[in-house]
Amino acid sequence: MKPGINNYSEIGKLNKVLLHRLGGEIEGLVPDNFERLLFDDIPYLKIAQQEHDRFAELLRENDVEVIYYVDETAKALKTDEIRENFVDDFIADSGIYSQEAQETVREYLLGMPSKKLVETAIAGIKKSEVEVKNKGSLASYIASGYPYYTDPMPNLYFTRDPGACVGDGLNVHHMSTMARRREALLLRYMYLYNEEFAPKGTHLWYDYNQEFSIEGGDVLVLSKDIVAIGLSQRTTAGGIERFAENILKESSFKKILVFDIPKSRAFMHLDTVFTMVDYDKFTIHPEIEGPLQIYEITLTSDGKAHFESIQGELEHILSSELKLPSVELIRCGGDDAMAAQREQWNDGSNTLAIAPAKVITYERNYVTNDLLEKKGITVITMPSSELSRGRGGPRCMSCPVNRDDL
Ligand SMILES: NC(=O)NCCC[C@H](N)C(=O)O
Repeated sequence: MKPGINNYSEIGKLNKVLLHRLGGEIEGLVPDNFERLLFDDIPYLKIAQQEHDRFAELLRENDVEVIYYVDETAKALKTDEIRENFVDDFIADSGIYSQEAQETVREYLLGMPSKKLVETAIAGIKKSEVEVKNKGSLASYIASGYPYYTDPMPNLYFTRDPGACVGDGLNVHHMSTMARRREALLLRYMYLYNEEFAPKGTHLWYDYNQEFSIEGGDVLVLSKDIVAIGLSQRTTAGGIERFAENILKESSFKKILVFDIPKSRAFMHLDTVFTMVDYDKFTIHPEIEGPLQIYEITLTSDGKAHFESIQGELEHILSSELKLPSVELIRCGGDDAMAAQREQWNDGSNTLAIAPAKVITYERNYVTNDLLEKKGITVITMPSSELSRGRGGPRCMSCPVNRDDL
């Protein structure tokens, strides 16, 4: 195993993965904030944690080192100065309504040991937890009915999205929605100050404060030469262009393939509708089969981005790009339209490959799982009654940090 971040494929043997075990942030979900916090339902935390623990256990049983957001961020907060900067950045991006409330939150967080500080920042800080003492402004004087000073981060268990390890570097994403913005702040501190996670010299291909949004569910490392990226509801052309310029200049990757997918919540990210399970096999949501608009980005000899439009069937484009005689697209739900819709809703095409032809999936998507097995894929299933309510599957719930090269 190579040290540090090493991620040159979607399917190489997984060695190390970053997860987040759901916590108190899930209890902050109520029907009133579903839309803003990007949920459709409330997972039952106790069972969701058990399911998540099983996910981690399956990974460990398969010789994968599991690391967690809370621990890795806490390790980064190793001096008073870093802790203070983190809390200031967190407050600045939390939209706290008054100066007095900001000071209260600052003092409250800085009074905690680092691990508790990170857990509290993720869970959200309720007004019932700590009172603003000095109510010197109208905003802090008027009691608003809103329960939080700082919102919870219930989507953090989808660790795929706030960042992406690509090659020997990392993206820290500018998230598309305020609801998820601060998740990437945790990763930024890990990158800056946790050398066990990101050893000195680790490239940064995209940073938190860059202007345009990118989310990790759209980033797929197709091969050691090609990164595929979804132009989606969450990932913008501007973000893709900056990422492409940085990575193509500073790494051994030669090409970025941009998949223009529908801009709707059902298609949220590229990995909601398309994942790689073997050298020549992919899962796919039937609705993106057929001709797809793809753009290719390469670098000219004078270091400028060059764009080209590629037309054609996805299968042909993939086989030609991967230099394979053919590739197979495995439909979520097979040919049964109702199974396809049901299993797509529960992230049936969102597989996490832990080695070539070996994937972790949700056990509830049995039609797609059977189909994958018939195609020669080893399918390891995990319980998913509660986790699936957040609208993401095993790929969304994992950020691979290190894989063996193919
Ligand atoms: N890569 C993914 O598709 N992640 C799933 C994210 C679900 C989350 N509720 C969201 O809307 O961002």
